[in-house]
Amino acid sequence: MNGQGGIPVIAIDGPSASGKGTVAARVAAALGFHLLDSGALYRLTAVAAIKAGVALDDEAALTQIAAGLDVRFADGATWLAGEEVSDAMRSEAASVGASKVAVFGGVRAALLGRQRAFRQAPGLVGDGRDMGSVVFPDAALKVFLTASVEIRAERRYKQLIEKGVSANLESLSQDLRERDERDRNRAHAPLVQLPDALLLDTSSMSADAAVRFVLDAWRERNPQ
Ligand SMILES: Nc1ncnc2c1ncn2[C@@H]1O[C@H](COP(=O)(O)OP(=O)(O)O)[C@@H](O)[C@H]1O
Ligand SMILES: Nc1ccn([C@H]2C[C@H](O)[C@@H](COP(=O)(O)OP(=O)(O)O)O2)c(=O)n1
Repeated sequence: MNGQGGIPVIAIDGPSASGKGTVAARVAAALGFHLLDSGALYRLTAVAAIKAGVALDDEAALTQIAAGLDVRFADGATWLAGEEVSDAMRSEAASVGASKVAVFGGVRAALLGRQRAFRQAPGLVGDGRDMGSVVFPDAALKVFLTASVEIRAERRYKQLIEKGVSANLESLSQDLRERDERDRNRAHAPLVQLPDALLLDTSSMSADAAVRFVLDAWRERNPQ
């Protein structure tokens, strides 16, 4: 039922700034599961391409970059070919770039094995756009996490300001809409609300309540 050696996966998919990363990290910590931030791999592909001067519409070159990513995640920091990119990969340029490189089937295929390798005992929580549809279609629990576009833009704005990064609500909101549009309408692994996913709209729900919702759904399916 849980596939691959019976190692369970909780798949959390949804649009940008809906709270996927926050909820996934807290659910993983509560259950002692591993965590896969799949968006990080698309962000790193974009950052590596920009550094190498590769155009973000050159599928063949981007696929090569994705296949050869030299990444190290350690102590909450991320290193790309020996250089720390923790801040660079969270920039607005990397967010938009990630969404652009993610449209290509070659790039997605190159990152597939790396994502599936995160599936290790006792379990995995993965967040992204295609966790439940493509990467872990046999996930034991699938959640579609969302919130209104206005609320999501405000959350991202607050998050950036708190980090000391200057931001403009109008342009953030515009970027977010364009990214959603691209992520939902691409040919390969678009963001969709799967029929077997639980809908979790956090527009007027705290992060604590969202975490409780996912943990309750998990425990209902896996009574100890
Ligand atoms: N339910 C919620 N209510 C209020 N703020 C939230 C909620 N979920 C997440 N946040 C905040 O919104 C911001 C974006 O969340 P994040 O987890 O980075 O989203 P995503 O991974 O979907 O882009 C963070 O600052 C986070 O603390
Ligand atoms: N599983 C995934 C994860 C991310 N992506 C792409 C599409 C997204 O716009 C970018 C960035 O994703 P990420 O989850 O890091 O972005 P947000 O935190 O939701 O703003 O990568 C994808 O295509 N498939």
